[in-house]
Amino acid sequence: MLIEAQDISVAIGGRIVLDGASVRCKPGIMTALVGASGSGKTTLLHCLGLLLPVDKGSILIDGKDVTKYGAAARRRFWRDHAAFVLQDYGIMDEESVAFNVTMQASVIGRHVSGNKEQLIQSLEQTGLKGRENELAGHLSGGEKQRLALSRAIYKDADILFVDEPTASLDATNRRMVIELLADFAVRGRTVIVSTHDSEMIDACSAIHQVGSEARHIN
Ligand SMILES: Nc1ncnc2c1ncn2[C@@H]1O[C@H](COP(=O)(O)OP(=O)(O)OP(=O)(O)O)[C@@H](O)[C@H]1O
Repeated sequence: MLIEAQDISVAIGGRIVLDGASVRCKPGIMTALVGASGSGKTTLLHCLGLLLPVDKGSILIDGKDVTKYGAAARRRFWRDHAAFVLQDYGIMDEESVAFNVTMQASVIGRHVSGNKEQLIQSLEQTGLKGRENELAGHLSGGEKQRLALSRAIYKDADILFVDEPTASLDATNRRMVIELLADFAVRGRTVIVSTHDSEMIDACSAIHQVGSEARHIN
C-alpha cells in the first residue's frame, strides 16, 4: 500500500515537533526516516501509522484520505493492514513469548487465531525458537525487540512501521533484522523504518530526511 503524508505538522505541548513534512512510502521498498535525535522521526512514523493525529496536512493511503479517520476506522486499519515494531516493543511482560506473538494486544487489542507452525517459524526467523513458553518479561531488551519483530512476521501485514529496530542489537542480530525487513519489502510490503543505523539506511531504497526542507532523496 502507498502511504503519503502531505505537508503535515504536529504540535505537542505547544511546540511544533513536525513542520510541514511530506513523504511517499511505496510498497515493495523500505523507506528510511532519518534525522538528528529529536528531529521528529518517531512522531512522523506514528502519524503515518495513524497512532498520532496531525494538526495540519493530510495522510493518504492508496490515495484515500485517512487523516480524519475516527477510532473505529483506525482500529480497522491497524487490524487489517498494519504491524508495528515500536520503541517500547509493546511486549506484555506477564505473558508468554508465544502469547505475545499471536496476540496483537499492544496496539489494537485483537486476537489473532493461533497457528503453531507460523508461530515457530516467526520465532525461528528472529532467533527465538525454543523460547515460546518463557515469560516475555524475562527477555533482554534486544530479545524483546526481536520478539516484537516475530509478531510482525506472524501477522505479515501490508504495512510495517518500525522504530529504531536495530538499536539494542549486536552486529549479527542487526544484520538478521535488516534482512528480515528487506524480505518484507521484497514480498511487496510497505516498510517504513525510523533509524540512525547506517547499515539499515544503506538497505533502504528511499530515504526521507526528517526536519529538512529537502525531503525527497528518492
Ligand atoms: N509525548 C510527547 N510529549 C512531549 N514532547 C514530545 C512527545 N513526543 C515527542 N515529543 C518531542 O517531539 C520531538 C520529536 O520527537 P521524536 O521522538 O519524534 O524524535 P526522533 O527524531 O524520533 O528522536 P530520536 O532519534 O532521539 O528517537 C522531541 O523534541 C520530543 O521531545
